[in-house]
Amino acid sequence: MNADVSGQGACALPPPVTPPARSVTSGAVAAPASNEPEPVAQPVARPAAGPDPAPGRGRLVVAVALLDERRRVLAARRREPPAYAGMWEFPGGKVEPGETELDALVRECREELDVEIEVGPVLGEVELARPGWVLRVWFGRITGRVPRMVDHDELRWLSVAELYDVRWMPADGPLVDRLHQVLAGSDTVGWPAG
Ligand SMILES: Nc1nc2c([nH]c(=O)n2[C@H]2C[C@H](O)[C@@H](COP(=O)(O)OP(=O)(O)OP(=O)(O)O)O2)c(=O)[nH]1
Repeated sequence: MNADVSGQGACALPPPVTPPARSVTSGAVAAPASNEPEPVAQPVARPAAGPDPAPGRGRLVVAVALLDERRRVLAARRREPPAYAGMWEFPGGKVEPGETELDALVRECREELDVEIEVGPVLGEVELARPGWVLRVWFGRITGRVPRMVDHDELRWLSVAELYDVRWMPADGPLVDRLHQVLAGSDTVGWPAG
């Protein structure tokens, strides 16, 4: 793990929000200028995950762009399944039956990073390669403990200039683009401040 993953952020967050019904932002924003190859949404091998508990009805995956007081985002490198190993993601996971989205987000951060979080506005959502699966990502910040690697094999706090330095999960491209717009201050979203 990188030594610098404390992330005890001082970002002021608005109260937790209820996510919009369905606002797929995939591909809805312009890509920022970058010398790095842009992550492009493309078909990916289906991961060797467990069975979908609601076959044919899709699945919601929730994740969080955790920001620190320097407006860096915490990226986590997957170590499994093999098709995704080495790719970077926003911490999170599948919403379990009977669980609210935000409860799932808090649980996943405890399980994957051993941290407590505060959840802010929705960053956006994209459709995943698996039919009916959606990834919804919020802004958030760490309110308790220091991230440690439980599920991942590397954690990095990425500045806006470093956002494209890692190979994100293919579906995450539009979300990373939108995050870049927000952090670079060229987006109209009024959060995070500063
Ligand atoms: N957490 C997260 N998942 C992502 C991102 N991008 C992306 O395509 N995914 C996909 C990969 C997986 O198909 C799915 C999340 O599955 P997962 O295996 O991480 O979920 P989980 O933590 O509930 O895992 P498990 O308990 O079932 O093992 O969403 C991302 O940025 N963050």
